[in-house]
Amino acid sequence: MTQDELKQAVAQAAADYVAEHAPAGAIIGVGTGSTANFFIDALAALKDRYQGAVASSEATRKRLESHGIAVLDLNDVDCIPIYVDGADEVDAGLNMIKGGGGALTREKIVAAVATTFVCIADGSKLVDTMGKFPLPVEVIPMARAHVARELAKLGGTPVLREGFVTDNGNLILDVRGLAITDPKGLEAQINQIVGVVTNGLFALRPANVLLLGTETGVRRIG
Ligand SMILES: O=C[C@H](O)[C@H](O)[C@H](O)COP(=O)(O)O
Repeated sequence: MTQDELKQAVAQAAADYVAEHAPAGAIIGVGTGSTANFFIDALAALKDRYQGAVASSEATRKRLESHGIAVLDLNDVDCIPIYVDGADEVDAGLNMIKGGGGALTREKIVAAVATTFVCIADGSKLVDTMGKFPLPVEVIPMARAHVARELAKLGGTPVLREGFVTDNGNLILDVRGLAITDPKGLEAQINQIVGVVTNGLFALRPANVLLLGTETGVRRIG
């Protein structure tokens, strides 16, 4: 199977999960990226059953609207039973690195409101220890150099994502070389640096369910 076929399979499995677990009239949280895009396409078949969706990026909002799915402002929403999103890396504890597409902050906000986070990923994303994928850190522009120096003190090598501005008008530093032995501790530590909006570690709020696309079918963990 191609990687896209694996992504499509987990996206459909996530739509089936939503159909089974989210009550009619609910609002569904929707992530960002190529795997989430396949989920949006699968969710379109269920759109009459739900009130609408909350989007974790402008790209996702546009794709949802192109399918005629209503997109709500998170500030008008009390409860999101299920949030479905991809990941750049995920470990057996369902901790993740996210933000390869730069949407980490809005993703973290929607995930914070959601009751259940369903991570969808092809098998290549499951790792023993996270950190091969450079950790994205969203930074207020005027703090870029300060944050880069602080990240270097933690053992990382930050590189500015050239020509990229987040949906929030900020910059991304992609950080290689961090030892992620304590994902929760490192997530909190990086978020303490003045000028950091958030970082792409999702360990303080990990996924609840992982749907992993493999050659032998979709494997569910959690
Ligand atoms: O900012 C982007 C998101 O965190 C994505 O969920 C992540 O990068 C995975 O994307 P993809 O499904 O395209 O591999």
